Amino acid sequence: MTEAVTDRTINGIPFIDFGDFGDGSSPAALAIGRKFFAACKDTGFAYLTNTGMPQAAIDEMFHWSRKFFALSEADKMSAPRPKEGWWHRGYSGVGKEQGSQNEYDPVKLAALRKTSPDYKESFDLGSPAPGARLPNVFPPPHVLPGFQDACLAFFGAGRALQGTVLTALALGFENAAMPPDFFAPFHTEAANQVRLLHYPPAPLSSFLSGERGRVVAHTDFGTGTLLFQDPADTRGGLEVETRADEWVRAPPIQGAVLFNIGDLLMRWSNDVLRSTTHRVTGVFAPKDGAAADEDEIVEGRFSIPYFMGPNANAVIDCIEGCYDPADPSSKKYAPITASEYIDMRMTANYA
Ligand SMILES: O=C(O)CCC(=O)C(=O)O
Ligand SMILES: [Fe+2]
Repeated sequence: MTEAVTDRTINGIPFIDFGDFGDGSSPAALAIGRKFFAACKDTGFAYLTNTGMPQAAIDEMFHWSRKFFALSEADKMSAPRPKEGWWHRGYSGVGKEQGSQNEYDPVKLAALRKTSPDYKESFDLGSPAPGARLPNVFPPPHVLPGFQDACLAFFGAGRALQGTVLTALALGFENAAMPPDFFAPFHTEAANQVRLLHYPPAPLSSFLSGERGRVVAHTDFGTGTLLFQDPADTRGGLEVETRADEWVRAPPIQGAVLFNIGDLLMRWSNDVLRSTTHRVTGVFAPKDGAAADEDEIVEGRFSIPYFMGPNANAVIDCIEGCYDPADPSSKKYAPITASEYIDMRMTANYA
């Protein structure tokens, strides 16, 4: 590990090299934790390299994602997302708002443009443990043999990386009394969600006009997100809002996993850690500085966010060291269980 590698940034997003992290007990691991914590505090996003998660596992999941989304609509709908808004499992088709493409009333169009319907389809899965809060919804095995096993293997690989990331964060905390395994007991249920995302190709003009969008500006809800971007994707689409309210690109980087802090960890840390706003766009700067070609078809995009969440009944109360014990009013938030918080956010989202 050299300073040159760990000091690398792209558009202000730092790279954190986990190559020397090991089991987290060495001075090198402590240094990595401190750097990672600083990134999560300042930027809220970091590119993690040499994480120990095999690139082959990531490539394999993108391979299966491509296969799944290439299925017929009927086959994909053999694993339909349940109607309950909070049951994030199975397949969700390209936005229902598509019908409004044929809206010509200028007032309605203006309103629509503000909302930019998400032009994407997704497949969600979570813990396969018996009794998991949200049972998985997979297609029957004959529809895509091997898909379920591949998804669950990826779920497990991501969970291992989650362990490393949470240990690094605890090590880096400015509260020296925090044990390195502080977060572990809060995450025993693997209340995580893998989301295979596919943004289909579409004319650039439809993104420029606002008729189509990909993902509107948002923050993620949970502890944090590991975002796997497609190594074969040359254009990306993810943008991150800086402290100066500017949008910067967070392009796919071969061999790196993008991490970002979620709202629940921001609250848990009394706003010390930053849950940073981000979005996915289909509008790109023209290649080679050429004028925008509105007839151009923007290529499809695949990405895989891995949302990490605490156990449903975990009580999220301000982490020691993030407030002044002599001044109770310095604690900005009351204790809340993870499920109360997530349900509150979901309800707001669906209102
Ligand atoms: O597709 C991406 O790169 C990011 C998607 C995202 O931010 C999300 O699903 O929360
Ligand atoms: Fe997100």
